[in-house]
Amino acid sequence: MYHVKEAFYTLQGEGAQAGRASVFCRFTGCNLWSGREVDRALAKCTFCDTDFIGTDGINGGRFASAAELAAHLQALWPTSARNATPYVVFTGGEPLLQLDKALIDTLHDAGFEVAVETNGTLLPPPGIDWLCVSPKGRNTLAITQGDELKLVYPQTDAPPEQFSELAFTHFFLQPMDVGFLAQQTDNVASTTAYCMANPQWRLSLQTHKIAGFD
Ligand SMILES: C[S@@+](CC[C@H](N)C(=O)[O-])C[C@H]1O[C@@H](n2cnc3c(N)ncnc32)[C@H](O)[C@@H]1O
Ligand SMILES: Nc1nc2[nH]cc(C(=O)O)c2c(=O)[nH]1
Ligand code: SF4
Ligand SMILES: [Mg+2]
Repeated sequence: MYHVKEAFYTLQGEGAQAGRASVFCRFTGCNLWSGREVDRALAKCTFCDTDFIGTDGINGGRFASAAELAAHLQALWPTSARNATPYVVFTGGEPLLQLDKALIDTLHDAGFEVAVETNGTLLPPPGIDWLCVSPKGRNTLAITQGDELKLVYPQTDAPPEQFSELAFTHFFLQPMDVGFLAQQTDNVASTTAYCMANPQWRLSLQTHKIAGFD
């Protein structure tokens, strides 16, 4: 059984694929936080910007098989976009708690490319076309290679220098969103300064929040 918080058609807002039309599938649950505000301060990941509890979001639900969930996601790719390669982004919560080879294979059979946004603490199933790893504090990485490493910045326990030798194609720093403007301005400024001093790293802004498309 797959548990999905929400699923929707949008543009990828972040990283090297920013601007690309995508079906987002947000799985329920995470291994680094319960998702409850009362648990946030003591969680293994404390700055999450996402509600991933339950299956009550738009197009959310429980899906008994890979075929059922794949058909649900396929229906969100518009027929008007049939000349482009359909693209699905699995996120969460932590998608590697639920994403499996059967679901990836079924989506490939339907013509999709499959992308994943993960905290990197769990091993991925085979067949992922675009793997984005976003390390969290002291939590040990199980994945040390992939397409992009997208680090939320700044994190006291996870400085960029700790990841710069890993085998990723792209390295991004994404300013931490803490929900109030003055701090956001500071985080964007410090991230910009780090990228200018260390050009291996590029700035990733959360463009969906700026443009308001989800
Ligand atoms: C909500 S997470 C879900 C996927 C996975 N659990 C992970 O952490 O990568 C999706 C993306 O949002 C980023 N993110 C989460 N909270 C953020 C925040 N407060 N500011 C900026 N990016 C954030 C994560 O680092 C990750 O790249
Ligand atoms: N548009 C949009 N792009 C995103 N890229 C990563 C996201 C995520 O929450 O995983 C996200 C998201 O929530 N919305
Ligand atoms: S690991 Fe990802 S989903 Fe889990 S709490 Fe952190 S940012 Fe949120
Ligand atoms: Mg998000």
